[in-house]
Amino acid sequence: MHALIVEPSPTYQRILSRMLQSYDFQLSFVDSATAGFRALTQQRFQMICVAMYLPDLTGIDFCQHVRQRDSEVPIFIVTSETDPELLSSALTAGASDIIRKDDLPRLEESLHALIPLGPFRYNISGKALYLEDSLTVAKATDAKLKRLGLQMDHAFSIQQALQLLDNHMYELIMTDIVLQDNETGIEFIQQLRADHRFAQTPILAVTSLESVNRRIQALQSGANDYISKPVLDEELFARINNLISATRLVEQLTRERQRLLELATKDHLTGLYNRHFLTELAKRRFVDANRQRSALATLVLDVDHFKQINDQYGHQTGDRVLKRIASALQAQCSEDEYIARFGGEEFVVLLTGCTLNAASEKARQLCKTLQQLQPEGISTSVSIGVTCLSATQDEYFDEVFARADKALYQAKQQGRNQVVTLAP
Ligand SMILES: Nc1nc2c(ncn2[C@@H]2O[C@H](COP(=O)(O)OP(=O)(O)OP(=O)(O)O)[C@@H](O)[C@H]2O)c(=O)[nH]1
Repeated sequence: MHALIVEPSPTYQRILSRMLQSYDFQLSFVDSATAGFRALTQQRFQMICVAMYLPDLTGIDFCQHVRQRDSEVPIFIVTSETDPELLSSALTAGASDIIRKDDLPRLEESLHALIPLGPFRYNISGKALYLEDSLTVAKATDAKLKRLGLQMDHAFSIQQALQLLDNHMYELIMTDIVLQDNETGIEFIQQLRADHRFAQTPILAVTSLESVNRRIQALQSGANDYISKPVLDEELFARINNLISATRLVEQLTRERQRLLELATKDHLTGLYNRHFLTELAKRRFVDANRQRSALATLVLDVDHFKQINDQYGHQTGDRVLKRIASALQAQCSEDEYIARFGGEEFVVLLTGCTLNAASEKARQLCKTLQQLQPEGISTSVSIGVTCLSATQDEYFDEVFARADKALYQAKQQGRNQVVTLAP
């Protein structure tokens, strides 16, 4: 794209040049209206900036002359002038906007609003896949998408499209509906939507204007939007921009939700579940286990003499020891064995469907593993209290936890580095 700067001041020429360099403009500088008119006869410009006072004409006159030949090109008058009457006559003469010299960043805002195309208007990048059996249409679309900031891969058939999808990430999938060899875009959309990898990828169906049924079918099959042929550039760009922006927003919200969920359920130091999460989960598991009379065991595990580790090696080393113990615990437990850091150097493991004997055995293994661990080269051990839900009467987490805690206390009393099991 080309921009013409009609500005007699070399200083402002430099300022504007710096401002516009991040845009995809080739800049031409002239210092008079006459030179500006000459440039306009030699080259088509997509944007003009003109100063209010030129050696030969005013910016307003310049604007008026240009408008006689070109009603489209955005013209910005860049001036320190504040006289409202003069500014208003500049707009009447056809200026798209007036940019005060002490508020030049406004030029960027105006550019975003006025220039119909370009990466600064649509903040899009990445790749699109287009399933289209006509090479001519595909090539024309490729050129359009490039202007929008998207690279396009082209597939002639569903099979070819699926192969590309196996090997590349796409921000957008476009498909023609009527394809060669009795294939249809509808089938392609259905296949995409049946594959969880493409569940969130926006799909734009390209249909012929008259085929209302096909458009409906495309949407029902999972296309997010459609565009009718002959495709209007601005409509295509706006639809693609909407699809990609909406998808990015959903992705952003999903990430944010995940982050909030982590914050609410995980212990920040170890990444294990936190006390609140495990307590809430345990409440539900105990209700279920009572109802089904199924086994449910609880382990309470405490690092021995942890205060000494802190005192001797410092709090930060203490933290690393806790992290190391936490990851060793995680490595020893399956996904449905829930481990939480209950506070300080105390951990709780909830073992659903686990009998007292099995839980004791598990605790002994953990005790042994953690004794051998030597986190940060420091000899550590743990004491573990074990109990389980009564097989004959309803019990709730608080009661069972208190019994496991009592068992832990006994383990500490009996010399630490051991497991004590208390039956209900
Ligand atoms: N580094 C570190 N230390 C912690 C953290 N939370 C609690 N502690 C420390 O853990 C220590 C627990 O000490 P105590 O409750 O006296 O227990 P202990 O020294 O492990 O002794 P026993 O449990 O009787 O074997 C205290 O010094 C706490 O400051 C933490 O997040 N990081």
